[in-house]
Amino acid sequence: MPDIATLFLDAAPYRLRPLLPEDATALHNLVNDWEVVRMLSRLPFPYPRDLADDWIAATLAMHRAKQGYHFAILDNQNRFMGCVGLRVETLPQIGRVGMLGYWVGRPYWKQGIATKAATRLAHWALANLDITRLRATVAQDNAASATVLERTGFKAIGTDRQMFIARGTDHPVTVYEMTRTDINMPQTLPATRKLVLVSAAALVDTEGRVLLARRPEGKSLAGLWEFPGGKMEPGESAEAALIRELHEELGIDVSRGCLAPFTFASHSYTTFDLLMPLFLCRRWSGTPTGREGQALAWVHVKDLRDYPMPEADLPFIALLQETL
Ligand SMILES: Nc1nc2c([nH]c(=O)n2[C@H]2C[C@H](O)[C@@H](COP(=O)(O)OP(=O)(O)OP(=O)(O)O)O2)c(=O)[nH]1
Ligand SMILES: [Mg+2]
Repeated sequence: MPDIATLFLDAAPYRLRPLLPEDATALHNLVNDWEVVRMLSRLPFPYPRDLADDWIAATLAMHRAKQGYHFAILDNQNRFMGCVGLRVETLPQIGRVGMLGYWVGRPYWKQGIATKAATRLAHWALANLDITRLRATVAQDNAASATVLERTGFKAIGTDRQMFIARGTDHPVTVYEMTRTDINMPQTLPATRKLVLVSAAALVDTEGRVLLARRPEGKSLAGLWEFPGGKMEPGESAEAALIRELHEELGIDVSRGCLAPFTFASHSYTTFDLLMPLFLCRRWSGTPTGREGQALAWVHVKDLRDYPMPEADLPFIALLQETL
């Protein structure tokens, strides 16, 4: 996890950077506005100046403890426009959830700023944090914010009531969720449904552990753990594609004779059908390294369920546990 001082997220044409003590005045000027505060459940109105300092200090402490990630939304002249952030909470049955929140100052409304900032933070968080999903709640009289969440990829899952401190009363809210399968990369959405052929390997080391790679931010299903491999090019065999992908993604060399066909996945995702042979491979040369910035993990088969995987891979788990 990058250090807080270096954690900048690009949300072109905007930028997200961790809140700093010197943001307090600008933050206070924008947030101490009834139209902003009445939509934020935990903020008082009027919003005292000291609270801005206290809040910024609290966000730095949360970040250090890996309990929260709160950013200033800046324009290309480093003007402070609002905040976007998340707190990590552990919910019964569901596990660790990132609770997303944001606000934009009134001069900056209706420009799509919250959507860009929330989308970037959501994609970053699902790709990099140990969370099962994101959640957000929206007051039911806040149509603009519901639109932001829907454009970001959140889906409404129910309703609740929440205390809104500035309004002095509780108020109905819609609860939204976003999971790793809700990340749609626009450039990978085909115009018509198609069959995608992917070749993948379970690399097995001398201790019987299997190599998993975490799909990096920017790819579909980012944050999920997969078997290294990739799409077959037209005319390419499954073995040739896999040898090429293992070299590109991990920097290792594998020969055809070391790829043993093991099983295959056939799965319908919402936008495409996946057909993916899985090979077992126990011999390669070189040390696997994440050459595309992806995290790697050598995992005992008994622990495979601790790593969230794409739906297509779930049937592999029991088969590998029986075999290895
Ligand atoms: N490599 C791999 N892909 C998987 C697994 N499970 C699964 O659903 N997939 C899906 C995710 C993607 O839609 C597709 C693989 O595409 P990819 O994006 O990794 O393809 P690639 O390595 O060729 O990368 P790119 O150049 O297209 O970005 O298969 C898996 O275990 N390994
Ligand atoms: Mg790949």
